[in-house]
Amino acid sequence: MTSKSNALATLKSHFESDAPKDMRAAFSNDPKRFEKNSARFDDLLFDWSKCAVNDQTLNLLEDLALEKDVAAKRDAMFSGEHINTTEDRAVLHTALRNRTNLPVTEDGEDVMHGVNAVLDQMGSFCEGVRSGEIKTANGKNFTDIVNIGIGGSDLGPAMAVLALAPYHDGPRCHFVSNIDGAHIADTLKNVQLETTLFIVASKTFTTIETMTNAQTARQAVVDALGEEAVPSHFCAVSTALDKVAEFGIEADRIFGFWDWVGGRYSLWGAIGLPIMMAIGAKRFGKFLDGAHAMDKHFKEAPTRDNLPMMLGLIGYYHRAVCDYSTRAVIPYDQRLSRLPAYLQQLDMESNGKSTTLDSQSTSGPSGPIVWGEPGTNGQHAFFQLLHQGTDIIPVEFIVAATAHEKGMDVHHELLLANCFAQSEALMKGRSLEEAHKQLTDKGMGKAEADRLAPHKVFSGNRPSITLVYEKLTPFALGRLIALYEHRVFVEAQLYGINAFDQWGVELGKELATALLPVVQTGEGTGKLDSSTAALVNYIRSYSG
Ligand SMILES: O=P(O)(O)OC[C@H]1O[C@](O)(CO)[C@@H](O)[C@@H]1O
Repeated sequence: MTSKSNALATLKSHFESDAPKDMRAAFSNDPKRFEKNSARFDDLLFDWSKCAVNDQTLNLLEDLALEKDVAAKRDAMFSGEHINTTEDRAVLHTALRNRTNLPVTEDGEDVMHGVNAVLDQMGSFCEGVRSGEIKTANGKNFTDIVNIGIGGSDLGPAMAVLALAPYHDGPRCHFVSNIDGAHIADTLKNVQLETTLFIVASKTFTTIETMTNAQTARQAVVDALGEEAVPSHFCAVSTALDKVAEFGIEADRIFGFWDWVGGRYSLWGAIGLPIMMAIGAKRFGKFLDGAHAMDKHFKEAPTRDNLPMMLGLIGYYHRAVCDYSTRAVIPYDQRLSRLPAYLQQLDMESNGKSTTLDSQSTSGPSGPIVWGEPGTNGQHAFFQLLHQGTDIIPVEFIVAATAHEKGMDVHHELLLANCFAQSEALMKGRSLEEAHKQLTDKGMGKAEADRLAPHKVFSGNRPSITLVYEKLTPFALGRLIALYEHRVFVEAQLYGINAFDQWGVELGKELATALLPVVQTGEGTGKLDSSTAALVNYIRSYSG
């Protein structure tokens, strides 16, 4: 094993000298390259063979994982240790999907009693609403659900409800997050208040966006249906049960969770209420089963076969060793179109840090910028830069082997062909000679081919990984999200940071609170920097 201080340096010099430079050659020299550089967990295949790694790279990465004690830290997380050291909290979102029901203890107490009680409460409520047993204030069935939340109280459920559209047989679901009044106003225009249930989702129940939108929705209900309709049309999800009660929501309509569930890891419990409303309690159970299966795999599989470990190690390699500052996540699945936004919070709010666990500055980079859009749409937008731009951006392709749509095979065949072709093109590229020959073969004169060919060169050797699963079922989605959660965890251990706090969101919130009266009255601009003062004065010149 590499000595402690040298692991990263060794990896860096390996990257410079011994790692594959020519991926076409790497494939043609080793017929087993795919077998050696891929892993499967049931129907979920992870192919990293198009990344510039070889056996030695993987050995060094495995050494690094050992050196950083990733396995021990993983076990500490699952066993309820307070690994979120800056907030002195356990990190137990995995207990929300602990389908074995074996005890999970946090500070000596088995959390599974509470977890199961909330899950049962969610099940009864959702099935009541879905069946029509639970009625509106006027005795009608609910047709629409509006989830009011932001960040982790919005992105996960919104992403999952869209992803699982083929299983959606409950009320229509809408999501309001932005403080911009346009969001709630446009949503309220699209629903009948008389048959709409609002879910106010906020871990802290203090988030200004959510509280403001909730008050606006409440007022709309009061105006349309009367104060007495509020208890029938509102429910809440929070860890701050006292604050929810102050808002006027009935105790049996409050769904709790705990401070050991981070906001961006919370869709497995009460924050998942809209998902359960949409697809029902049974299928929500399958979603949890999928995540639980990934938890078990993460805990038990040896590193080389362990999908979260390998995804984390490859991700770290690209960021910290190769110095690629972003990664693109491209689901070839329209229903996963909110996955990149969801992963942005999961990954960047977790690993976008520059202070280590022992309160020192990180010595190198930490988490990358995560971005993406679904394929094939992205191909007609930013793929130009992925193929020929000056930055190398590792791409993560995500695709299902089979589609839900019947009688539309050609769509899925084209989707798959495009997905695989993109990773092939990124890896293979096209040399100057090949570009030149293509042009002259078409009858172009040499001088014109000399001029045009350089524009048609693709450097190739651009890394991508591909994740393929049979079909986007609730189980497969749960498993995929848990894979990404654990990948973020693995990378955090390699960077030596705490993935579970988010102090970086605080300063902007504090300054917004201080600026609100200045924006409202125009008084106090003298204490601001000249840019902020001028911006305030400018907008005030337009207000009545
Ligand atoms: O659920 P809450 O407490 O309203 O917080 C919403 C989001 O705000 C954040 O705290 C960031 O501002 C996220 O971590 C969280 O998911």
